[in-house]
Amino acid sequence: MKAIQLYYPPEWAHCYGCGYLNAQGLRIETYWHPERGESETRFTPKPHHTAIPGFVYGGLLASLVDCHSTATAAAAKAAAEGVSLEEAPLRFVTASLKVDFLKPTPLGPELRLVGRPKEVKGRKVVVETELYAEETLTVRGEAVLVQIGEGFGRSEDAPAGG
Ligand SMILES: CCCCCCCCCCCCCCCC(=O)SCCNC(=O)CCNC(=O)[C@H](O)C(C)(C)COP(=O)(O)OP(=O)(O)OC[C@H]1O[C@@H](n2cnc3c(N)ncnc32)[C@H](O)[C@@H]1OP(=O)(O)O
Repeated sequence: MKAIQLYYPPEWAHCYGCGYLNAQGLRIETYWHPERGESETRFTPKPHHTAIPGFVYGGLLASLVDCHSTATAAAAKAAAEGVSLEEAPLRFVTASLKVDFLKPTPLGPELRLVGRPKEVKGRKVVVETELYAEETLTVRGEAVLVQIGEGFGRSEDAPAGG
């Protein structure tokens, strides 16, 4: 199975969290499971991702939820439209991101994020994400993602510095 991020065209593959062209980035890989209607990302934080010794920095967890959600949105939209990402590379940016830190997330174990599309409507997809450390649910997120088109970020659409 090919990761959703690997379908992104190169000009949209520089993101710190999920861009395969960002050597300093997290380069997460998300997989879509059509039979479950869910996505999954696995990531093992490094020691420098510490918040307090033994626990993962919340900003990193938010980044994982963020980029996992954009990939989930692309897969969910493709599924809803009955197209493959191969033929229709879809890219979403985050309009809104809510993250609840339910419990401290231990540093060490591989983390598993599970995403479920809650709404797919026009250019907008709402994704719910659960993040597990081993079997413990430690973070829950909800994101609103909006599909961008060719040329986004090359005009006045782009935020300053974006
Ligand atoms: C981005 C950098 C440029 C670089 C260019 C290269 C691109 C390479 C790809 C990079 C991918 C990175 C992926 C990683 C994740 C990020 O880190 S992305 C970076 C952080 N996000 C941003 O910078 C986005 C900044 N915001 C924007 O550009 C615009 O506000 C947006 C998000 C494109 C939306 O604007 P718009 O296209 O005018 O959309 P609009 O028609 O107003 O709304 C569409 C729908 O979304 C809803 N919506 C819009 N905003 C919100 C909101 N805040 N809350 C709730 N709902 C909302 C609307 O209500 C509407 O819903 P419906 O009425 O259809 O139900």
